[in-house]
Amino acid sequence: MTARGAAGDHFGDPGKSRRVVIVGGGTAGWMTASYLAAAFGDRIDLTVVESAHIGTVGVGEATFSDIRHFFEFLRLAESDWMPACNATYKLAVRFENWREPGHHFYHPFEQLGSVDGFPLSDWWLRHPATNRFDKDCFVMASLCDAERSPRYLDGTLLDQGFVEQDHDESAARSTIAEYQGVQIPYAYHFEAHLLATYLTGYSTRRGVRHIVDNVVDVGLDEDGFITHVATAEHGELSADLFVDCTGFRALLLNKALGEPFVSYQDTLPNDSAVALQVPLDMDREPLRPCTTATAQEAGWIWTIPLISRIGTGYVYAGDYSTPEQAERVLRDFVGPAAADVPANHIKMRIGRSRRSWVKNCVAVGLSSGFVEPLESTGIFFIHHAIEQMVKYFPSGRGDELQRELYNRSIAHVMDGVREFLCLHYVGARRADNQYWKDTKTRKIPDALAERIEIWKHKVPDTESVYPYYHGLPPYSYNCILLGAGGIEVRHSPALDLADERAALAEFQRIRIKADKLVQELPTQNEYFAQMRADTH
Ligand SMILES: Cc1cc2nc3c(=O)[nH]c(=O)nc-3n(C[C@H](O)[C@H](O)[C@H](O)COP(=O)(O)OP(=O)(O)OC[C@H]3O[C@@H](n4cnc5c(N)ncnc54)[C@H](O)[C@@H]3O)c2cc1C
Ligand SMILES: N[C@@H](Cc1c[nH]c2cc(Cl)ccc12)C(=O)O
Repeated sequence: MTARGAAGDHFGDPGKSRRVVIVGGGTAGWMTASYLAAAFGDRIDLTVVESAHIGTVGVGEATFSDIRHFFEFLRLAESDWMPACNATYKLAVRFENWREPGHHFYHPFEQLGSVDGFPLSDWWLRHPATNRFDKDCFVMASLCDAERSPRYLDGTLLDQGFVEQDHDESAARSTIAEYQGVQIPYAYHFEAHLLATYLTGYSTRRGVRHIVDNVVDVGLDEDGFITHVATAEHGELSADLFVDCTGFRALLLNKALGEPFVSYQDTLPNDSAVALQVPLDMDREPLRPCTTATAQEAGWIWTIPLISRIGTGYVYAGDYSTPEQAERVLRDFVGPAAADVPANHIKMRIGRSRRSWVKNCVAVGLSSGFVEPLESTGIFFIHHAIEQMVKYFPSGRGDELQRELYNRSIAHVMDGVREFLCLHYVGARRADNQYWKDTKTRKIPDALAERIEIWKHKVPDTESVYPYYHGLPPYSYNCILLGAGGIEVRHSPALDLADERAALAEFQRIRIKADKLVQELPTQNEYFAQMRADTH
């Protein structure tokens, strides 16, 4: 690291454009570049520098539904980017074997209804129609079981109350945290490296400079602001703002500026993964419209169906399994289809930087923080961070308050998601080996322990979940609590006295609607087979 005089400050100088250097060209780097280009156009001067030698993580293939706002912000339609990224639809996360072998339940993109002021989950505890909470309360669970597409063959979206807007270049754009609309009924699976390539094209066409080189040094001024990053072959790159997208290395924020990392490892012990890209014959194998998370002896395996391949990997705790054991478990799970495919072993840094924005450096992506990908939160964290970056984008150097507000919002999102993930483990009924037994006695955040005591008597609602915005609505907690089945939950006493007819009618309405949709909608295979036939 080198020290020298004051960092060049073009902020607040109307004659000069603001210079932003983004270090790192993974999903975080290119999502940031394209979003900032879409937000500020040529009012800022953007450079992305990425190493040819240091690879990207190369996984990260399932999203939240809110990523729709990201593409809309870039004014990209599904038809623009989905085929280029081998993308498919995701209606839910499917959890297999978390309760007991052979059991599955869904966390769908569908709001939980309520009747007479009580959530349907509460009514279901009082009057379970079947033993499947998810199928009784959400139509999406039936669509996932039947492997349906959310669109009809003519492209029309199923009716779940969400109305697609026509693609309009001048329409106002919304951000995730402020979006109060109807639940978007699906998210996506895609190949992360293809999205990064697609966004590279998007960004460079809009004037973003792309440098392929290694950053070898970081220059600081006497106040600790970054003056420049030094590259091996392209000299020094100076800027007003530096975005650290260097992945788990966190080269600028943690290494150069020394910002400490707050580990979540004590509550979330899964710190390793092994991944495989398995070829898939779409004409013969089902394209499930959901991400599957199958519980295993020391963690869980993700299965993500994409056009022409399946992304799969085992997330496990290094304290309970060696990498060799983990690879064997994964290969046994996948079977012969992966015989010739090399495995990618990844060590994960679980937790968050104490602050993600320090001086003139903001970390986005794995450098800012990460939790295991059980609920596909990685890209959501990036998207949320970029939106907040734009919201608090500096006009000068002394914006300490802006940085503080940004840091609070990032910390809340990550700490909230940490609670949500902990619930999956402490709430899973399975306790058949040491790994799963320990999930019941391991430390969890104090506030979550208190919430669980409440949820035993009153299902999660806005009053009792993590109180700051963190992307997950109360119904998501209901899905995990009632689906994973390890925590005994009671219905509200008032429901013993209430007239249940409207609730029973609502369960019946859901069943009828689900049956009708399963009849009408094509499978996801049929839908994408037709799409491909149309484009070839
Ligand atoms: C096992 C696993 C599964 C995941 N699954 C999901 C999922 O299903 N859904 C989801 O949303 N997210 C998921 N994620 C998270 C997701 O992969 C990441 O959030 C996303 O890829 C962002 O990574 P990144 O861009 O921050 O870092 P990386 O992909 O690591 O990119 C780092 C970049 O920095 C560059 N770099 C590093 N050092 C230097 C240097 N000295 N000079 C120049 N350049 C440098 C590298 O060249 C690279 O371009 C998963 C993550 C893991 C580990
Ligand atoms: N706002 C997020 C949160 C969310 C709501 N339902 C789900 C379901 C799953 Cl599987 C993940 C995330 C979510 C969103 O709508 O994407």
